[in-house]
Amino acid sequence: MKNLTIRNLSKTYFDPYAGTNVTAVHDVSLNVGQGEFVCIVGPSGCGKTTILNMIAGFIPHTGGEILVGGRPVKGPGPDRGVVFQSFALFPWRTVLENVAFGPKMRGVRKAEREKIAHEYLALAKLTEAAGRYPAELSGGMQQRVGVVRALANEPDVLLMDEPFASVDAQTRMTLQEELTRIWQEKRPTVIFITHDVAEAVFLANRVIALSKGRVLEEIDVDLPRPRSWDSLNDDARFKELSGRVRQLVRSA
Ligand SMILES: Nc1ncnc2c1ncn2[C@@H]1O[C@H](COP(=O)(O)OP(=O)(O)OP(=O)(O)O)[C@@H](O)[C@H]1O
Repeated sequence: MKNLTIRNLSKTYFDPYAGTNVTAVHDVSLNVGQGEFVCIVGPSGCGKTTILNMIAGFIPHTGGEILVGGRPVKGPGPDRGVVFQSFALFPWRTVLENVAFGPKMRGVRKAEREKIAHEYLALAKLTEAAGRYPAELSGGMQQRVGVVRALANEPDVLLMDEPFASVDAQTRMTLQEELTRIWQEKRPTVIFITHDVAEAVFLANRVIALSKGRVLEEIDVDLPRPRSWDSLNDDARFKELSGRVRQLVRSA
């Protein structure tokens, strides 16, 4: 796992309908240390997905630089794993094969990659589902597979774009608790995008509040871990931090 450095990042799109340029990201700088969990939060259209897609190397940036472990990002690569809102699993592969896919692409031999996949599936309490196909799983389970599939590839940075947005509220809370537990165990470097303030504060070590493509403020989240909704729901510090972030986002 390596650190991520973003310096003066910007992105301008050409809007063919208006015939003008739209600056979606302005001069964003960010340092994410190895093993940190950073959430980027902000209202719809503030540039969250654009930032994530540039870090992933899916779209080029128009200004500034992105470095992973000191190396500039020039396109997608296995050093960055991505988890999307839509689960994007391979429907024709079993859960085990989905999770073993990354190691397979890295040339890891079958017995070894299946061992890795079983370890990650156990971490996400998915051992029983190893032989099933994605269509045979609930949405929450599919998203759990998506998360461990990305982790099994052991990326330097794990990029998550509203991964829990399409599951019901109860499942979402369970997934959030599980993600914090898995993160504590494996300590990947995570950039997690969301517009849900409580989710951001619950998960992160640091929350970046974004508005109109600019960083408004960075808020350190000093809540103890492990985190659970039962203990944080009525926690004064959780409420205080969420209130602060909510205020920033609303003023955005
Ligand atoms: N391919 C594109 N072409 C032109 N403009 C775009 C393109 N993609 C995004 N934009 C514009 O860039 C801005 C930021 O969009 P982006 O999707 O990054 O925001 P977001 O914060 O992720 O929003 P949401 O939470 O709704 O997904 C918006 O004004 C959007 O309309």
